[in-house]
Amino acid sequence: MRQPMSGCPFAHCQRGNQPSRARKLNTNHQRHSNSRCQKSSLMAALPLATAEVCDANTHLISSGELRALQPLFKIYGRRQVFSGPIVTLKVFEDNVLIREFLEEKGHGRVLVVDGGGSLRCAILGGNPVQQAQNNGWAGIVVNGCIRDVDEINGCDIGVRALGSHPFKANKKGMGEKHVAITIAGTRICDGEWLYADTDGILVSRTELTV
Ligand SMILES: O=C([O-])CC(=O)C(=O)O
Ligand SMILES: [Mg+2]
Repeated sequence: MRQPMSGCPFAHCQRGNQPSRARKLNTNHQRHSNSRCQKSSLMAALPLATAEVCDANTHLISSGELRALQPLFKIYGRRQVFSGPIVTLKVFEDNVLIREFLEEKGHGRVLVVDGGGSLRCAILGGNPVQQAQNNGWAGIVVNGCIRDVDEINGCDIGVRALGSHPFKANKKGMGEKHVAITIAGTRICDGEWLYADTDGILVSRTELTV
């Protein structure tokens, strides 16, 4: 039976193993014209235009291999176009595990945090975003709030969040790493690929290549 578009029909979701296949795109799109993106994408996935990707890959959208997040996120950080393999994290009003991840080397990955959509405090602040930039993370997507917006907007990294809030989060260290999450109507698995630009955010089961 066909899975819904927002579903994640893949077995690796449950097992958490990394998809290895790269999907060749049916598109003539070349590299993004923003030169800063080209320089900063050396270690990461190619910056693809999300609208072109969708137009050229309706079959992947139909099969659920390519999904778009509902447009709930605000754009922060200097990199408006970013992409990379996804690391998932589920927390609620607690930011210890987010900081732990961003202290690691990023290797062009994108941290996707399901913060339960809480609008009651910020689970990401300026310090870990600075660290993420220095550690080579491509981006951070937060289903929740951030703070230190001016500081974050100065960082060479892509950040998406529902909004900003001045309250800090708890520091108990509660949460789950590398689990399947559902945010903005879309199920997302650790090891899938994320492509973000000013039109929106796509999640693909496999790496998309031009
Ligand atoms: O302290 C916090 O919880 C969040 C914050 O502002 C930061 O990390 O910069
Ligand atoms: Mg701060």
